[in-house]
Amino acid sequence: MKNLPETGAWEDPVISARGLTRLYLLGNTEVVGLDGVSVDIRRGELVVLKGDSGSGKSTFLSLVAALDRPTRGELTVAGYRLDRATERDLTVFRREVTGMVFQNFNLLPTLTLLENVCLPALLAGRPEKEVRAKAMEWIHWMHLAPRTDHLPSQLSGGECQRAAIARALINDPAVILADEPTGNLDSRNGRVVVELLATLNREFRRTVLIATHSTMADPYATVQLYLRDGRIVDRACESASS
Ligand SMILES: Nc1ncnc2c1ncn2[C@@H]1O[C@H](COP(=O)(O)OP(=O)(O)OP(=O)(O)O)[C@@H](O)[C@H]1O
Repeated sequence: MKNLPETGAWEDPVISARGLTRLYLLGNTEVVGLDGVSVDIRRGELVVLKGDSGSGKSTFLSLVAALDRPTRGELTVAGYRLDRATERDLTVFRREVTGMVFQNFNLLPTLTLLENVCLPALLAGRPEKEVRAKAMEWIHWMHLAPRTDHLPSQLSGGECQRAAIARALINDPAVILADEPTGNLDSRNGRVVVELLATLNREFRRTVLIATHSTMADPYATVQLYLRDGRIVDRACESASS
């Protein structure tokens, strides 16, 4: 397992947004997803995104993950200018820079836990032997070794989410994006998942962004961003992070 840092000072923003806007067209109606967000997020932060349903948390994560494109504004993540990037650059970016964790785990049902974890690295063309060895390291780290050959249907929700985090880590991303990662878990498993993300932040120096309605991640947050109607309306920082 690789301990970041990569290039760049820790003080540099790994995510920098200026006037970041995403509008959706529903028929003739324009729906505001994100409304001119400007924010800098430094390397090594654990950012908790808060806000009511529809406030723009998932929209922001999707833009940072390059799963979606902004309508206007600037967005730079780990040196990639995403609002201007070519599709080719975005493919590399998605593979190399971010790892995404979803509320519904998004594991492929016909693949085993190990195969699910390996998949993004195999799709990136990495050698199978090396990928399997790395996947097994993360699987051990997540205490999932006895479940390696199980299908997602044979795993508990907590095990599925830990497998999904291992999959998000397989390409060594600098930024981990988690969209309501505890939403389908009971409080005990939710806490385990949040503690894993916090450990990845602290010990492995990954920048972590968590969008959530839960307060479980609050004790680990170095920054809390509050969104309303597609805008950041408040920001709280832990002095311990600086
Ligand atoms: N594909 C889409 N088409 C149209 N409108 C969308 C689309 N995706 C999001 N929106 C709208 O953009 C706004 C922000 O949605 P977003 O999903 O980012 O909110 P959220 O804060 O993540 O909400 P939740 O907490 O419920 O997940 C909402 O008004 C939503 O209805």
